[in-house]
Amino acid sequence: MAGVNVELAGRGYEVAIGGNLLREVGALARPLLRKTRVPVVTDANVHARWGKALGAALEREGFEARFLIHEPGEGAKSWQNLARTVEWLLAEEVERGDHVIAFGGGVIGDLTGFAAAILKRGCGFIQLPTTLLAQVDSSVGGKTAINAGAGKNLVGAFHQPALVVADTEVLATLPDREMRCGYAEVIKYGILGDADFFAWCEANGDKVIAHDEAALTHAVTTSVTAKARIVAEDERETTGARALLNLGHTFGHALEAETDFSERLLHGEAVALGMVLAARYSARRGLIGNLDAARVARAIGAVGLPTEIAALGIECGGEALAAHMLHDKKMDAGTLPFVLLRGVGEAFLDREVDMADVAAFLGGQLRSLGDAKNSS
Ligand SMILES: NC(=O)c1ccc[n+]([C@@H]2O[C@H](COP(=O)([O-])OP(=O)(O)OC[C@H]3O[C@@H](n4cnc5c(N)ncnc54)[C@H](O)[C@@H]3O)[C@@H](O)[C@H]2O)c1
Ligand SMILES: O=C(O)C(=O)C[C@@H](O)[C@H](O)[C@H](O)COP(=O)(O)O
Ligand SMILES: [Zn+2]
Repeated sequence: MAGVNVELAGRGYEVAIGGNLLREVGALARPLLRKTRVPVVTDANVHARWGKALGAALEREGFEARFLIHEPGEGAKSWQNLARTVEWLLAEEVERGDHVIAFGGGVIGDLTGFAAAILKRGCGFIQLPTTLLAQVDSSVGGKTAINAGAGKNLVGAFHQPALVVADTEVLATLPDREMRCGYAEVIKYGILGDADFFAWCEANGDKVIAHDEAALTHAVTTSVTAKARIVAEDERETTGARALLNLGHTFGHALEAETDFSERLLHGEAVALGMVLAARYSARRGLIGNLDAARVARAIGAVGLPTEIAALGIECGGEALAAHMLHDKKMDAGTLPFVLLRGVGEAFLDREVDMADVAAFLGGQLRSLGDAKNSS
């Protein structure tokens, strides 16, 4: 088992990473669990595949799992499900000092974490991430949220988990499409701040998606280490350091909104497209060369992630996509900072981006199956 610590004064926690950790959850979580009954929020897919295993793991240590099961998918990050979760936690008589378990992907983690943040003004929670995306990104760092009519993650709170247990064996039942989505957030750490890790991803991306144990463990551990360092430096995204984790997300969230947060485009796919767009837009601005932008697109496309928004079949133009972005949480006094690249492995926050130029760029990308040539 590998362990990464998220260093936050008085609220630091461990991310345990390894195979077969699910069966040790009762023992790992024991110091946090004060009552026999343990509330577990999950979705129907995770419950069907791994619910019994978690129930048995808790039972072995004398605990009883109590499950709340949501419908799978992004639609679960809703006001309705937030209310359902909070009312259920109240009915379960959860107190501030108790810990709720979020057992699932990023959707369940974000929803449950937000419910825990507001229940009685805040109770504890534990993340048991079951997707690659959740293990490398969403379970760490304490961003919790639901979606609102105006867009993605617009209602939420920073609320750190007390423990994260990432069992890489649980990924065995994850569909390939979801493995690729998680890989988008893995390669993100390379593109934004670690050129060596990006090169490792270029050589090993297919192994990660094929569940090669060594490659998967390296990908998860490197990603969590990078995220833990950034979160410790800028927990609430105030200095600009954490904003770099948003690479590809301003474009990506707009694409998710335009496709109605549906199965047509999953979060990881939107982020993959968003990172290609961020690289091409950086090339258009002369910050990186076309060859670097093409290298980013090639590495993302090599594992079967999408790289061309023209292929999505969305009807809107560049202005409509740019309009979604005005809801971005990074908006500041009328300007929207963008995470752009000075090099592969060197992201920065550009506060001088002209939205009309972004809209024109997106219009071009929507019209043609692009390559680096379309960036200018
Ligand atoms: N809080 C953060 O820092 C952060 C970071 C990245 C993404 N996110 C959010 O995370 C969400 C995406 O998370 P996701 O990609 O994990 O999607 P998800 O939670 O929807 O899970 C993807 C699918 O896989 C299924 N599944 C989960 N684990 C499984 C398993 N082990 N075996 C078989 N099926 C399984 C789920 O039921 C679902 O159908 C988005 O809402 C995104 O905004 C949050
Ligand atoms: O942890 C962060 O910070 C991130 O930005 C991670 C992202 O991968 C994640 O999708 C996050 O939820 C996006 O944040 P938001 O603030 O743009 O909603
Ligand atoms: Zn993300």
